Amino acid sequence: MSQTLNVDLGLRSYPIHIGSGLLADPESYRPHVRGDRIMIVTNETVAPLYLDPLEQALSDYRVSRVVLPDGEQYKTMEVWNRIFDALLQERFGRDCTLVALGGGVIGDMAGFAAACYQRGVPFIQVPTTLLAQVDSSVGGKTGINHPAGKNMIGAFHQPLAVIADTDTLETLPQKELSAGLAEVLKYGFIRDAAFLAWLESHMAELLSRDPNALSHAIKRSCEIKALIVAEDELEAGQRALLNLGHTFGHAIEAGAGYGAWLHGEAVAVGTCMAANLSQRLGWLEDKDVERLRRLISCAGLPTEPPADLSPDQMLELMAVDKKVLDGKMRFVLLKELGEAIVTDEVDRDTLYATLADRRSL
Ligand SMILES: NC(=O)c1ccc[n+]([C@@H]2O[C@H](COP(=O)([O-])OP(=O)(O)OC[C@H]3O[C@@H](n4cnc5c(N)ncnc54)[C@H](O)[C@@H]3O)[C@@H](O)[C@H]2O)c1
Ligand SMILES: O=C(O)C(=O)C[C@@H](O)[C@H](O)[C@H](O)COP(=O)(O)O
Ligand SMILES: [Zn+2]
Repeated sequence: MSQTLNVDLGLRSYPIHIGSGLLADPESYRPHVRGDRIMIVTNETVAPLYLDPLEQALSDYRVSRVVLPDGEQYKTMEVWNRIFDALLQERFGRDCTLVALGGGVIGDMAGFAAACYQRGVPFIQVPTTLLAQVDSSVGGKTGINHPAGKNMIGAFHQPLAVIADTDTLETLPQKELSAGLAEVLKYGFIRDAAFLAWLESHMAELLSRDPNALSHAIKRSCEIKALIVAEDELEAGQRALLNLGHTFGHAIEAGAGYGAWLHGEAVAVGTCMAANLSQRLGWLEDKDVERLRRLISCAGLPTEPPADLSPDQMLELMAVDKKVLDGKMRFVLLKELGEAIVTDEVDRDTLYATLADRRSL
């Protein structure tokens, strides 16, 4: 059983196919592939698991592959450049399709390579982590990290299609499943109190990978993301809500050294910090913050920032956030659980108090 959603972006609209058995099915790709050459971009962990069935499914085309090292610490200009080395070495022209096979790191790097190669070629996302299936494969944000900040170099480049095979989640380490749940919870916190309540009552099923529970969580997450992206593709306004927890989270990832924290873990802590700040501003009640923290913790995620990152270090790292406008930081905060806003009205003392509060409560 599979289901299809649509990301409505006029001529650049595309489907998100979600279901079991999609990765190895040639019909998943046939309507979307452009040209007769395909470059699969994947990594050393995912390749032994899923490269063979994908290549089988694409056997009508001339398929090449580039296998990158695995980890956030490799989401760099140097490693990204290897995609171009492979494309050029094999004389790829513009009549080709890139296929990103893996989690968000591969999706972001392959998508950004597709945005740049010969000024832009098409690509397909085949996300294999929960996080990538609910978030990174949808919406066209692509890019790489810089030592000074996360995703600092990138482009908006929408895929031709997203093929999310839920069977791939069976091989995902438990920590990575939890990391994906951080972004799933995000959708509830920013837009959908009913979904949040559903997540609260189905957390055990999600953690034990019940296929029905996972399918529902992926579908609802993609529906919310697709709506927000269709409203504001280039993040001129409402799309920034998808950044809940990310101003703090990205600072943690960069400050601790890329790869030390999973993106989803850093976002989980960042979300607790955003809730802490929302409470200090008088928006969230204590019980809301406690509920948010309990949900994050029940998903197997951390709630406290690293002890060795001082408030001043965090502030410095947060100053390069992409939401900074006219030199002012902007935050995604919670008015209530299920409703987020973007604001620049946060005074330094209140922010500092949140950064200094190690419990994030
Ligand atoms: N573009 C966006 O909108 C967006 C949204 C959210 C996150 N991101 C980015 O995505 C990245 C995080 O993505 P992620 O959490 O998928 O991390 P990841 O890509 O590092 O994948 C997590 C780990 O799981 C492994 N893996 C992948 N699929 C597997 C499978 N089916 N079975 C076993 N192992 C598997 C990977 O090799 C890796 O070790 C970050 O760089 C983040 O900035 C981007
Ligand atoms: O799609 C978006 O928009 C998001 O913000 C989704 C985030 O989960 C994701 O981590 C994104 O890469 C962060 O974007 P950035 O612009 O802050 O780098
Ligand atoms: Zn994210």
